[in-house]
Amino acid sequence: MSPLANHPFWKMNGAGNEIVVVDLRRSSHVISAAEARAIAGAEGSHFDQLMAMHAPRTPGTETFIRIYNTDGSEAGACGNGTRCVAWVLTEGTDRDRLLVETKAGLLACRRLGPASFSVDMGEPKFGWQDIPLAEEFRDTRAIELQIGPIDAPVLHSPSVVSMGNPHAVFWVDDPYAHDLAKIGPMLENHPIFPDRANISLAAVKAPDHIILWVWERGAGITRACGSAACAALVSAARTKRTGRSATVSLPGGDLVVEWRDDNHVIMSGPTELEHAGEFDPALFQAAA
Ligand SMILES: N[C@H](CCC[C@H](N)C(=O)O)C(=O)O
Repeated sequence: MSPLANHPFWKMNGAGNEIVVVDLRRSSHVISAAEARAIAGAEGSHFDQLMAMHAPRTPGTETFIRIYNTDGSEAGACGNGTRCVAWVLTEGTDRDRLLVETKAGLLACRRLGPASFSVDMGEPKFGWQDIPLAEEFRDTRAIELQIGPIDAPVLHSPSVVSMGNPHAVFWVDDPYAHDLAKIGPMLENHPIFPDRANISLAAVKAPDHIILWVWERGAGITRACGSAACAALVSAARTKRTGRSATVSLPGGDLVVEWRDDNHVIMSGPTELEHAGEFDPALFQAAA
């Protein structure tokens, strides 16, 4: 019988980003891609990201988190999911600070209110090998998505950055004027991104306000993506489109992102517990 059979989970969301949190700190089980897909496919435990809390690897941290996308692939970062983990670990306690670890590094979390948290998402990386890109952009139009006339690509010249995971941010007048369900997978799998990428459409409305719509690597369109919000703010500030802090409005809600002078990116936003449940053992019969 799978150790996940009847295992409790929390179904949450962070600004609408669908998150399932599982506590495996007392277990040696590592969720497989097939198990993650089975959980994502089940009613009541659908997620954009599954956050599996494992025993800590680094002194001073609370947990090592494995992050799974809907397709079973693993991600280095998930801002909205990290806030949900912080809720699980601090709810009912008087603690308001904690340190967690993901494949991309250590993340300091702070409780700002009953269901509001900030996460220090660390430092952005801009080097092409760090994102990674297949090769350095030789000209700024290295990525063009050609759907319309040959001399008028619908999207081109994204900002690219790693927030612990790869992001490309395309600047547009109105994100919702584009067919993201069609162009998202084409760009996610563009050969310039050897590890694929999270694809954002961003509109700068004011020096402190960005509208963002995200096609997530391995998960598709989501109602919010915290690391993409960080990627958008950092890219906007770097190209003088905004200042160093902004509200990022996504379909599921607002996140506030600040790129501090010490180069760390702080993302703040809500968490919501939808329900607690237990995994149906039948889910794992084929997926073991
Ligand atoms: N929703 C997450 C990001 C998931 C990124 C994932 N799709 C990847 O493969 O990098 C967030 O709030 O940051």
